[in-house]
Amino acid sequence: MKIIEYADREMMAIDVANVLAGEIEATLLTHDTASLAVPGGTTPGPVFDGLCAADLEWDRVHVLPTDERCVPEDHERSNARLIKERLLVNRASNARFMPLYYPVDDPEECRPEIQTMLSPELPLSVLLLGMGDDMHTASLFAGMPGLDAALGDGAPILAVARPETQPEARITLTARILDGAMSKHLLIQGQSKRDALERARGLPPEEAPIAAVLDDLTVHWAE
Ligand SMILES: O=C(O)[C@H](O)[C@@H](O)[C@H](O)[C@H](O)COP(=O)(O)O
Repeated sequence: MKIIEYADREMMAIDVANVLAGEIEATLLTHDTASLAVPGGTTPGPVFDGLCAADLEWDRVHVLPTDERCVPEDHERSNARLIKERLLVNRASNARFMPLYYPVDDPEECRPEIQTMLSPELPLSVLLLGMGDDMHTASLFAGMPGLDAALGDGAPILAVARPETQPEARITLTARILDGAMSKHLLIQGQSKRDALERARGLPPEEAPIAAVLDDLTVHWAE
């Protein structure tokens, strides 16, 4: 794991957008398409604002969430909504979006179909993760039902998550998919998340899910 510290959050957003754009461009030199998985939440927006303007062959880029809240796409908590509003605009509007969730009663209903759609995108070309103060990443939360299966080497591509701390069910890429990405980045800001990351380095993934993806991870951090 490598940690890059930035003077401020604005500099971090600009630099991370450039790094991701460079890695996508490099992927497209040797592959027909590139897959980019990005988090939801409140941190990545400024990175999306920079990345969406990158001069790339976006029509060859497939963008997906690392996880999705099981809410309609027009809901304020939808990651698809965030990604479409902040990333898939400007030049990046030509990218293909790959949703993890369709509005069905039980997210398990759409999981097989979405896994089939995602399979050709693996391994992920470029992954950007977020992390909570509780050391969760994507929607892999310590203590959630089914976490062990979602952390396992034999895990499916997707898992339905029902974390007690969250207001809605989630669909998440599993640890093996996240960890298997060709390039892995974590975007965190604030001292509490920096402290949480240090704690996670000494804990098993069952207690700190971010620990499942620390190998070869580049951490981008600003106060
Ligand atoms: O759907 C989500 O919420 C994200 O994928 C999640 O894993 C997020 O990255 C962390 O919860 C950090 O969220 P903040 O950036 O809001 O702190």
